[in-house]
Amino acid sequence: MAESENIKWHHSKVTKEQRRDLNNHRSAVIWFTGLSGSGKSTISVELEKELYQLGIRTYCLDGDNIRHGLNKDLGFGPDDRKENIRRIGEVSKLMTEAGLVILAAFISPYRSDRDEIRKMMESGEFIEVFVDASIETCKSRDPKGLYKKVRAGEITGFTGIDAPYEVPVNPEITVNTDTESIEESVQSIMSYLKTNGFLDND
Ligand SMILES: Nc1ncnc2c1ncn2[C@@H]1O[C@H](COP(=O)(O)OS(=O)(=O)O)[C@@H](OP(=O)(O)O)[C@H]1O
Ligand SMILES: Nc1ncnc2c1ncn2[C@@H]1O[C@H](COP(=O)(O)OP(=O)(O)O)[C@@H](O)[C@H]1O
Repeated sequence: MAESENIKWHHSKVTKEQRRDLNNHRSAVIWFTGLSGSGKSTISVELEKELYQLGIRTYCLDGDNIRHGLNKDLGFGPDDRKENIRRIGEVSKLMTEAGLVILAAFISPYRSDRDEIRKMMESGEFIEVFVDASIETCKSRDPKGLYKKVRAGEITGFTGIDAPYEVPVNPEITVNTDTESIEESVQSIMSYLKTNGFLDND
């Protein structure tokens, strides 16, 4: 018997649309993907500050934070990374139903895992942001000293070194942090959000 056979969906009397109306803005997940050190966390934190100042209700989900709690049972093998992203996708969907703009910053190295989340969401609700930076740039930034540990042989299976990263094929937005400043990347995402009616709460 399928596990879900004895489980019934309960419908709320308040809809996603009503929650959005109350907030006065659309909800969605802005999904940052890229190598470790590419700038996902830095850009998402700056973007959230800017959105907050415009009265947009937001929440940041970040790899390191989620792996301290919800996903602390998961490691970095392919299956665990897949499960990590699946759970975050479900959480992002719930929070989008709640009417929020989610900023999710995860390496999310597998294209199929990211595409699964896109499929779960309604059209326009999944905004994939490819945070593009060369592995050389990421190594030289090394904000957490992890690339140094990889060189010392203390970490294996590290994304971009001896574990894969699959570049997005058709992301809504690409920011190149080799060449752009943090502010330029934030403004390019803001510009997408403005053009697509996410900031229409005035
Ligand atoms: N082996 C290996 N490969 C990649 N990253 C590693 C690894 N081990 C630890 N870390 C640290 O974990 C952070 C990535 O977690 P994520 O949940 O975003 O990873 S994933 O999406 O499941 O691939 C990542 O954070 P960011 O640097 O912010 O990307 C690293 O700090
Ligand atoms: N143009 C840029 N965009 C984003 N981060 C930058 C940029 N230039 C330098 N950095 C620095 O690179 C590091 C990126 O680290 P982080 O945001 O933690 O990356 P990730 O979350 O992708 O692992 C930070 O120390 C940040 O200050």
